[in-house]
Amino acid sequence: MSRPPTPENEFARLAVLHRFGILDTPREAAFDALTRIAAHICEVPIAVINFIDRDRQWFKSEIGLGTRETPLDVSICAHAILQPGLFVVPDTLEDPRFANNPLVAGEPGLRFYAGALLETDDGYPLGTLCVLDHEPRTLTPEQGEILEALAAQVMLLLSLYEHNAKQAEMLAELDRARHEMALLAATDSLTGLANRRAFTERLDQEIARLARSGGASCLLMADLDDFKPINDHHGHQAGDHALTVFASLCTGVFRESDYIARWGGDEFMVLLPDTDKQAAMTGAERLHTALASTPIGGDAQDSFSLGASIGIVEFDGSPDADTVLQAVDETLYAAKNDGPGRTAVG
Ligand SMILES: Nc1nc2c(ncn2[C@@H]2O[C@H](COP(=O)(O)OP(=O)(O)OP(=O)(O)O)[C@@H](O)[C@H]2O)c(=O)[nH]1
Repeated sequence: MSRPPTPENEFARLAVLHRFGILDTPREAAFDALTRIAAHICEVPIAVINFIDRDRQWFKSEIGLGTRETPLDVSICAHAILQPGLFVVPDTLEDPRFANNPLVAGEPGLRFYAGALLETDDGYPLGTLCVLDHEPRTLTPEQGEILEALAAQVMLLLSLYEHNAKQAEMLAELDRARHEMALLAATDSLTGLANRRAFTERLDQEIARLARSGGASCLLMADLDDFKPINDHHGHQAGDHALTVFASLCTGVFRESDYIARWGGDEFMVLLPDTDKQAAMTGAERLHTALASTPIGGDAQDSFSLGASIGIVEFDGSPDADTVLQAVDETLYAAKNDGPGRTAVG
């Protein structure tokens, strides 16, 4: 017994087979129904939907064999896919290609074989729908025709399978794109922080949460001091860089549970859930310290540091978001009036 001859265009054939994504998938009732019908119509104990892979034959469905794959060198189907039409071996022991096959000579003693091609529309034979018996025999012409018709049904199922897989892939892609778009719509493109729209939504949610659960949270608004001269003296790019550094300092200074956003220009907001004024002031102090110890820019000559004025207000679940925002804006204004680097609490 030797390895079956390799089909023409084997490389392309295998590529087509693998593209269907059918190999190593679980058993499915729709395929099992077709093997059952094939066995019943052909009056045999064994029926298999078989795909010829590189080094093995793999069974999507089988009745009467009790295995899902065998090596290629014992495959009768590997011979069946080398020729067009129905491949019938009335007595395998009489055929020199199969007489020494261990599945013929030994268990399970396969003596009869008939296989209908599973062929793609563009002519690639992927495997067979085959029926087998432990006794030598043959098929009636009608049984042969029905076996081939059932093989065509397997191919239809396979196309449907491929179509569904493609559709699922497209839906997943759409979902990813939708997710990305939602993220983009809520993100400030320069700093990667949440933007004004997303922050306002989050603030609304926080007020609603406090109205339900009670307690208080803080809103902190920071405005960079003398930012315009940075743009004027070091250039707009250096200004952009400074805004990005400020954003990452905020991310480092505040808690994971705090929500940081770029409000616009050189203004930033931080929502500190379940936090009182005292704790919010500690956060503000940490930010002032981080700013003072972080030089921005390239070489020493061109280097500068950032400062910020900060306003803090505490709120519960009773006011609306506009009222809280107006209050923090007024508090920030008071801090600005006190001079740079100050924190005011409303
Ligand atoms: N590089 C850069 N600059 C920006 C951006 N958005 C706003 N700005 C600049 O930020 C500056 C804000 O100016 P002001 O509101 O006067 O703030 P300031 O100079 O910090 O003044 P004070 O707040 O009073 O200390 C303006 O020069 C804007 O052009 C941006 O995305 N990138």
